[in-house]
Amino acid sequence: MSNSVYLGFYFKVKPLIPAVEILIAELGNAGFESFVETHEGVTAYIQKKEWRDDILKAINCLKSKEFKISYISEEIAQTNWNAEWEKSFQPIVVDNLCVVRAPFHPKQGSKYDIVIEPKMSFGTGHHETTHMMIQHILKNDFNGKSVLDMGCGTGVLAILAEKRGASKIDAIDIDNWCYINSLENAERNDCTNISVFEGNVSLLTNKSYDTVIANINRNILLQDLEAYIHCLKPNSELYLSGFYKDDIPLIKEKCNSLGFKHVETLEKNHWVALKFIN
Ligand SMILES: C[S@@+](CC[C@H](N)C(=O)[O-])C[C@H]1O[C@@H](n2cnc3c(N)ncnc32)[C@H](O)[C@@H]1O
Repeated sequence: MSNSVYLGFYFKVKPLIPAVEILIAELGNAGFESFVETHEGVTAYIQKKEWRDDILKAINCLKSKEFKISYISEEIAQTNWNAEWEKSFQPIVVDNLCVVRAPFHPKQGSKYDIVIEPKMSFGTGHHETTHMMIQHILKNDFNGKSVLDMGCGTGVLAILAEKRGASKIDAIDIDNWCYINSLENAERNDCTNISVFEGNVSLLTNKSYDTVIANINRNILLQDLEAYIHCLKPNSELYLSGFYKDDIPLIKEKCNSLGFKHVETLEKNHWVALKFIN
């Protein structure tokens, strides 16, 4: 397991809505990778090796007169993070069909039971975008499909895709922690159809899929959509999340220009998860 050291930033935010959501989006684009919303604001984590002194200067909402945002930061040892997570993590139930739980939670007898030890990876089902992507996977046909899970995080979506019948899944993440964590979680859930890779779109040459799922963020999606769509077959499906309702026109325009039509939107707390087909 990686020995990455993280920096934790404890933001106090007023008013919470909409400032927390804007702050999370901006921090996410700047390289922060995990967020825990608190009753005062949000705690955000970034790998120490990703930190630069000018990162917060680029976060516009910290300068906004509309919001009052203060913060303190500290270095987080990996072991502390795990202990924190164990204390606060509750099982997530999606549409009474799928439970995402930690190894130390008892089994609940749900149709799809997913055991995840996320450590520092995003994807416990607690975030709106993961929750909605799980909903898309639950209500669409994955049987016998070849699937790409881009930005796999903990691997939770790839694992559910296999449980829903996908025959071959490539799960890719740019982050080494996520790569290792997805490998561990795939094994923990007895998945045999998932291959995990560390990297980005450059891994997609000569690949071909029936379905692509990508929960990343607006900017990466806009940048990489062409490469995802390039490896989708005719009559395929594309599920995208990691962005806000306000970003729908941009994402739609890009997908339309690449021959994909928007057919469904799920929305939760201003976050959205869209379905496209060709
Ligand atoms: C919002 S998380 C989603 C995780 C998981 N799929 C879920 O739905 O909970 C986005 C993930 O994308 C990864 N990522 C960011 N940029 C990427 C890129 N260019 N290519 C592949 N993965 C990327 C991050 O490391 C992170 O694990």
